[in-house]
Amino acid sequence: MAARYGVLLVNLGTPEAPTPKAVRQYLGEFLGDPRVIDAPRWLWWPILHGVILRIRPPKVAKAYASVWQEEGSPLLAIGRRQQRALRERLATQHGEPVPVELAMTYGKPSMEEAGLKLRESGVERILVVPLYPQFSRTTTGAVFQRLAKALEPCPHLPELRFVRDYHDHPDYIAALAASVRQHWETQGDRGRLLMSYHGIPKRYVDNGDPYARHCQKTSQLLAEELGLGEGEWFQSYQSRFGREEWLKPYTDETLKGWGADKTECVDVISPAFAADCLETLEEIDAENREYFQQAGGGRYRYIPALNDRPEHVTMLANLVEQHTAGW
Ligand SMILES: C=CC1=C(C)c2cc3[nH]c(cc4nc(cc5[nH]c(cc1n2)c(C)c5CCC(=O)O)C(CCC(=O)O)=C4C)c(C)c3C=C
Ligand SMILES: [Fe+2]
Ligand SMILES: [Fe+2]
Repeated sequence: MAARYGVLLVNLGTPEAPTPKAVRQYLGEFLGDPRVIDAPRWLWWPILHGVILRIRPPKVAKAYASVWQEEGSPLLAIGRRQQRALRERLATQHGEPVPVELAMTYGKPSMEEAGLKLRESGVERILVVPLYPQFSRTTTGAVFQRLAKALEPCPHLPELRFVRDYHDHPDYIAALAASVRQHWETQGDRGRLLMSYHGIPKRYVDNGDPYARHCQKTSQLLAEELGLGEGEWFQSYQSRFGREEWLKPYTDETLKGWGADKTECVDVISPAFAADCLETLEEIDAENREYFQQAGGGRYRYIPALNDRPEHVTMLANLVEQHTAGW
C-alpha cells in the first residue's frame, strides 16, 4: 500500500561547487528572484548581470571553499542528513515508510526532481515544510512561488499543505534551548548570548513582511525558556546585502562594539538557520569572530544550527504529525 502522504523539505539552495562559475550560476538564479530583490527588472538586471555577477562570484567562491565539506556544500550535506533522519523517525513512528524528499528553491535538487520522486513513491498528498522557522516573503514566500512553478505542467495536482512558519513552536524553542544549555555545560560557563538572525531590507518589513516580528518572538521565547532576564541576551541581524538599510542592529557592528568594550566571552546562535551554511560557518563563526577579537574582545563561541540534532528531528516529526492530521 502506498503511503498516505509524503513530506517535501525545502531550503534555499547552494552552489554545486565552490567555484566562481558555479557561484555565478547560483547567485544569478537567487538574486534574479523578484521576491528577494524587488527592484524593477529594467533597473536591477543591468546591475545584477553587469556588476554583481562579475565582481562577487570569485570572492564568494573563496568563502564557500573555506567551509566546503567532503560531502559538498554544508547546506546540502546537512539537508540530506535531516532528510534521512526525518525519514527514519517517521517510519519508526508509523510502522511504515513515509517518503521524505529534499528540494531547494534555487539550484539542485530542484522541486521538479523531488516532486517526481514523491510521485513515484505513490503519494497523492504532500506536506511542504520550508526549513525557515520565521516567515519572510523573501524565503518562505519564494518557496511557495517556486512550488507553484514546478507544478505548472502537471495535468493534475497532489493535495497540498504548507507549513507557513514555526517561529514560536514549543518544540522548536525547546530544541534551541537544549542546544544552548548543552553548549554552556560543555564549555563550563556562560558567555553573553547573541541571537543573530539573517537580515532583510527594513523596507520589506515596513511593507508588511512579518519576519522581524517572528524573529523577536523567537528570541523572547528562547530567553524565557533559558530563564534569561533583560541584559542577559541580545538580538541582531547579519548578512547585509546591498546599500539600503536592513533590519538593525547589525551583527557585525554589535560584535565590534562588544569587542571594543572588552567583553570577555560571547556565545552566538543563529536561530533563523535550520542548517549550518556559508552564513553561519563563514560569516558568523569566522568573519565576525575576527571583528570581535580584533576590536579587543575575548572568547568567541558559535553555537551550531540545529542541523540533525535529535531534538530538531523530533520538532520536525511533530510538525509533520500536526500538519497531516486527518490525512
Ligand atoms: C532566514 C533565512 C534567509 C533570509 C531571510 C534571507 C534573505 C536574503 N538573503 C539575501 C542574499 C544572500 N543570502 C545568501 C546566502 C544565504 N541566505 C540564506 C538564508 C536567508 N536569506 C542562506 C541559508 C544562505 C546560505 C546558502 C549557502 O549556500 O550556504 C547569499 C549568498 C552568499 C553571498 O553572496 O554573500 C546572498 C547574496 C538577500 C538579498 C535576502 C533578502 C532580501
Ligand atoms: Fe540570504
Ligand atoms: Fe554572508
